[in-house]
Amino acid sequence: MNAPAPGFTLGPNSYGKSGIRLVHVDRASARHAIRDLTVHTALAGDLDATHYSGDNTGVLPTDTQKNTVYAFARDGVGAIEAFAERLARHFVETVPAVAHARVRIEEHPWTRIGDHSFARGEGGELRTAEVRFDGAASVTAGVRDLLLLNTTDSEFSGFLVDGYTTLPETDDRILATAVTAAWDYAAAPADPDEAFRAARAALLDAFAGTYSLSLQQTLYAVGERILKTVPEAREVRLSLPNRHHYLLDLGPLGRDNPGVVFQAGDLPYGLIEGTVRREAP
Ligand SMILES: O=c1[nH]c(=O)c2[nH]c(=O)[nH]c2[nH]1
Repeated sequence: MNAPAPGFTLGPNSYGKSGIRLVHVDRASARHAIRDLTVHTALAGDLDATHYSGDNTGVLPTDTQKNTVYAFARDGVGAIEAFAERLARHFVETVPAVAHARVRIEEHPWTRIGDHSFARGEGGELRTAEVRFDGAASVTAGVRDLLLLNTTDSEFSGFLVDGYTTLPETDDRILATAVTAAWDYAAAPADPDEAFRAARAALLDAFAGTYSLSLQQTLYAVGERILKTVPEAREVRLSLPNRHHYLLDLGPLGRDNPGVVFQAGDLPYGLIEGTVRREAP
């Protein structure tokens, strides 16, 4: 292996296959089931040789990583958290140079419309999982782009006003967002599908049921509700874009507008992000 030139060294690195599209059909009965996943692998470890001198002895090709995903799927997928863990464990336990593997999966939902027919949901919501394995597994579950909207029970007032402030206070607005949430498990739940369902239901319930004085307050309420509902979850990270809806002045058109006609905004948008943690007892 070539040595790096004096004064330079390789920093953190990983390599893997991104965007592995996998569709699995369960034909165990005439009522087929479908799973539609995008899988991303990333391996790290003692990979100095390939970086310094192109010695690929220890490199498991990303093409092989992709093949491994498809081969493992032949035996069934199961909960995406468990599938990701099987893969991550396999790479660390069978590839000598690899000490750490990260496998991320996004699941694209299909709704059943017949025994072998499905319709893709519209909102673009994805279920997500990420497993990092280095001898022990850390498991994160979540959702991305879950579109939520409340038509009332949302205010925003009392904020800091300076010479640049033009935003009027409001005591009734639309609150809309596209939720990205990820929660880390301190201990793997016995049934990851059930834990996911419970967390998602808690998220929806907290969003719908919170009288919101700010999206920040809603963020905290959602995170806390997930932690209260799913005992194995220890930390929830939330990213909530504020999908502004502007109440239009219809006065020039000779009409009133008591919270009926809105313009859905695009860019720019507020981005409210935060973490809610369970405190050590
Ligand atoms: O819920 C909100 N939080 C903010 O910080 C903010 N800022 C803003 O312009 N509108 C809103 N709404």
